[in-house]
Amino acid sequence: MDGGTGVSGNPAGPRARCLTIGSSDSGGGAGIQGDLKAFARAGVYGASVIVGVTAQNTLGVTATTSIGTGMVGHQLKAVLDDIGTDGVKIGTTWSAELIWLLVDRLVWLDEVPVVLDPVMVSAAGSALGGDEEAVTAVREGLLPLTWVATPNMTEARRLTRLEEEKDPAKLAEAIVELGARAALITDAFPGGAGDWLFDGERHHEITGPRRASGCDHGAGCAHSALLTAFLARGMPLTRAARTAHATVSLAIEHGAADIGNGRHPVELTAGSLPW
Ligand SMILES: Nc1ncnc2c1ncn2[C@@H]1O[C@H](COP(=O)(O)OP(=O)(O)OP(=O)(O)O)[C@@H](O)[C@H]1O
Ligand SMILES: Cc1ncc(CO)c(N)n1
Repeated sequence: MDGGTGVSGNPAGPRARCLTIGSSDSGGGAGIQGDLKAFARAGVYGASVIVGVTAQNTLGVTATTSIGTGMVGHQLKAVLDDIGTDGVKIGTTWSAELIWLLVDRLVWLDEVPVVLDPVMVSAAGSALGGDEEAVTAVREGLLPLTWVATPNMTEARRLTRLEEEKDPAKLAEAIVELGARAALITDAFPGGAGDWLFDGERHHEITGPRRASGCDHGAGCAHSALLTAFLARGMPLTRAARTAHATVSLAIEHGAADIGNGRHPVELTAGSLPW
């Protein structure tokens, strides 16, 4: 019973656990740090596997390094052997070698939602991985394991190699054709705000007001982490996608305008979540 909320997780039962696989943002707004804040806000336990480190603030990224695949493998084993997970979010995927390691490990997860937010550039425009070999590995290895891919329009064009495509519906269908169960294209409406969801059968437009607070650093990370947490808690996909957008939209509107001198971070404290 979900008490009419559409959420089947038992509030008195064991807490849902989510794992984020991504990179550190020293500024605390995006990446692993943003994901863990979003997990906490959504009421799930958060674990993390760090695959890279960025020197970053609200103005941009000044240096990056990736973590060796051996250490990534140790982290995955440590989390999965003991804590386990009810949802996985994948963010920055630096190299083909790292991606194939993730495929090798995640293929054994049984019926656990996997959300892929294929980060290639930050909100401030800095490059965060994603060379051609890595894009091929995402297409051939990760997308077939993915429940929901959440690229923005630019990332969707790169993933599908439909560089001129402007229609989010076509891009979403192409991503599902590549193997993902569903595609949720973020910020899909020029001039408006909202996302385009193709659930594998039907298209859904998720729209809302466009916020102009200047606080959107970490919006994409918060969005995909919330989506992962909602799915881990048993929320149906369309409702999870709508709730994630609405929550992030408020987090932009009521963002951390006092933090940093560039694109300020989102602040996930506003609004109420459905539990
Ligand atoms: N100005 C805005 N007003 C309202 N909602 C927004 C705005 N910008 C983005 N969003 C919403 O925020 C969520 C994240 O989308 P976005 O496209 O910013 O992710 P992204 O490009 O992956 O971000 P990032 O660069 O942080 O990874 C989506 O639900 C999107 O609709
Ligand atoms: C580490 C990291 N991951 C993801 C993003 C996406 O915004 C970012 N800016 N930094």
